[in-house]
Amino acid sequence: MTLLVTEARPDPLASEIAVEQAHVDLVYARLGEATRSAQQVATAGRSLHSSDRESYVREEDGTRLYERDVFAFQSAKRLAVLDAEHEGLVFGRLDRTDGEVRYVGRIGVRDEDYEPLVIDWRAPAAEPFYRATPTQPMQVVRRRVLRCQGPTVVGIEDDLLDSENADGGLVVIGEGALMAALSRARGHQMRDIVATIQAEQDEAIRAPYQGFTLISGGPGTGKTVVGLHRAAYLLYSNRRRFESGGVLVVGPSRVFLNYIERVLPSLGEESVTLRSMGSVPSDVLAVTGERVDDAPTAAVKGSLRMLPVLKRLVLEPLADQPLELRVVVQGQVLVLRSGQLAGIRRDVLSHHKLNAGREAAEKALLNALWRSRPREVDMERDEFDDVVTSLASFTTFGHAWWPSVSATSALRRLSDPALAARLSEGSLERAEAELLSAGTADLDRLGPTVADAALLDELVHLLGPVPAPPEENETSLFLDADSEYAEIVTTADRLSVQREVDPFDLPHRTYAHVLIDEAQDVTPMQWRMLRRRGASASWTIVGDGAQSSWPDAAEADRALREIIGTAPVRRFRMSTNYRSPAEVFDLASRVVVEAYPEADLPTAVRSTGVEPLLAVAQDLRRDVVEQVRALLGQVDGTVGVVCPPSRRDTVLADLEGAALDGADRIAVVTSLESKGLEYDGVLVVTPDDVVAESPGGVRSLYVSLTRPTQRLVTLDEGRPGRWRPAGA
Ligand SMILES: Nc1ncnc2c1ncn2[C@@H]1O[C@H](COP(=O)(O)OP(=O)(O)OP(=O)(O)O)[C@@H](O)[C@H]1O
Repeated sequence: MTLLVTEARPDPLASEIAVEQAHVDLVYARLGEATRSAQQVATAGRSLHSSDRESYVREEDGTRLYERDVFAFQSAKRLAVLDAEHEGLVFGRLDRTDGEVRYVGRIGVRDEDYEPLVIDWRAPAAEPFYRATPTQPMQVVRRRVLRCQGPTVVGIEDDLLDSENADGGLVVIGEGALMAALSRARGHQMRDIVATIQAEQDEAIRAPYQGFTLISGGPGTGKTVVGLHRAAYLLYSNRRRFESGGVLVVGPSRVFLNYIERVLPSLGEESVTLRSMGSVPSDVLAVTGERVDDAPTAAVKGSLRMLPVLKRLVLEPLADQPLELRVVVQGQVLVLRSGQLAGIRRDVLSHHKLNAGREAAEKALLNALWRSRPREVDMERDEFDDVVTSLASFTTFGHAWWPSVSATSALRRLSDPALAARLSEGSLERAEAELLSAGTADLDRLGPTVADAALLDELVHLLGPVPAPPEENETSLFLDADSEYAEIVTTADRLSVQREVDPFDLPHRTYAHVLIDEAQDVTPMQWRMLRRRGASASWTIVGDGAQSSWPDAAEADRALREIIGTAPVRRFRMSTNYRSPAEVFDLASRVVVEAYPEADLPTAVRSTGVEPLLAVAQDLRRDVVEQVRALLGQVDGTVGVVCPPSRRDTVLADLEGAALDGADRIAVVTSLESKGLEYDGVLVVTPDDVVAESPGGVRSLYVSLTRPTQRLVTLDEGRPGRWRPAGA
């Protein structure tokens, strides 16, 4: 760290830290008081409520108690999270030209006179902390970032923004907080960037919520982290709307969610729903999709051309359906033959979803039987209906002919190659239909894939929710001595069970805001699934086309445009790569532009002076271990080993077998799994195979090459790989 001292003092850093520590102590003391008073109020409230009628608390008094102290409760809760994370509550200070000093923190805290001790980073008054620049200082003379461990100030980084208006005694310390933050070693989870958000990022974070906000930019430009800070900002600025309506954040995989899951809690927000793409339909399905299909199968399953196939699948009668209905009324045999039954089925399904159509189907059967009755049947229509519906032959037929069908059992039918081929006619090529049936064969044994999840969601939509068995509806709302429920079940819980079987109810959970990360990989079928969760939501969509794994970019674009429709759209482009050093990014960008000239290439903000090592292995398995060992010695943080899918398990086993020092810093992933993640050191194993085995080809290799924050090593087998750009 260099010290630029504008006025001689014995130890400027120590004395500045002491000044800041005094303020931080004041904030924590105030929060401590608030927490204690909140606890007292809670205890008092509880004892009043539980005492006799004389000291009964009127409801409005209770409400006032609640409102007054909700701040304290919330602050205490957030403080507990921050303590656990060892993150500083206060991280910034602005010295303004008018002499005012503002502190910026993860939450806002006021003193007893309601004067702000710290302002929330999302408040308008904190905006200059992120937006002020030397050319547009926004009345800020000095921006200071405080580095804290819990309540202790351990470092200071300053930016002098307006030297002309700086008071002679102003001390300016450090090289700037951003570089300090970027060169810190990475752990296995993403950290928030609240202290060092850059101006172009801040604009996207604070953009209005309405319509669609599209955030694009190359690798490492902060798209993910900006999206997450935006979610926190929206909750702050429109809490009522978004806390009650819900915010859904969707990322590509569970690994990715584990990586980002700490960011929102560290910003004090815990009410956001995080879902991997395969678990989006967990509101309507008991299973989630975690496996991935091979690239060609994933491409078929993700295409919009699956839609007609699924529609036909839903209309397709079950293989073991009864072929005719035969009932005896007043000694007369009444028969409906397969042609008539098929007509009734088509007619009912044109007005009802299959799982909601049983009643209508029975009515239609009764109508058809009534019309077909011989003259000898002598009864009124009501009596006729009563007689027929009480016949075992009629009810048994109903169960067999119109059973409820679950989405999974419907999709499973496509594993029959003949059926898949027939239903795909005119929509898929023959080879694609074969991939589809082979790709659904393991549904029962291994569970659905990520791509299956969107197909299952579509099927839930087409079939309607499966009604619960009737017994469940008839159980009493109230617990009795024989109740099988061991826990307390509230009336609301029981009513919600009833709600689930309402065939007219929309089964999907919807949200007020939907944030999609790595949007370039969202398939058209997945866009349909996502749209069901945000039919009247505002959206933030984050992605980079050059990192896409989806082969048909035009089809995915059309699907997205369809979702946007005529809604307002605002676009932000992130232009700086904060992750990879210039040396690494230069190589990666040369690789991508050869195949994808329109790639949006950001400018790397850092340089380490260390060129990537492009190695050739004679003994690949041994050399992988040796290169990882070397990287563990060269970087302090994580080491990512990015493999083609076919080599992943061997590499993992070899590294486990080697039991290297620092093994807990290693992660072995496929290029698809490495989406959105980063490691201090990265080894890309056999890049040519990464290209060959990944749906995105060279674009997937580009993703792999842009994961390092410090060092990149590639390992070809036998001879230099074809992937290398000219001159590398
Ligand atoms: N303003 C900032 N201050 C400090 N670190 C930052 C800032 N912006 C981004 N970073 C860091 O840069 C890295 C890349 O950010 P992020 O993963 O959000 O980028 P991305 O654009 O989503 O990348 P990719 O497209 O490759 O997934 C992260 O470590 C993030 O914390």
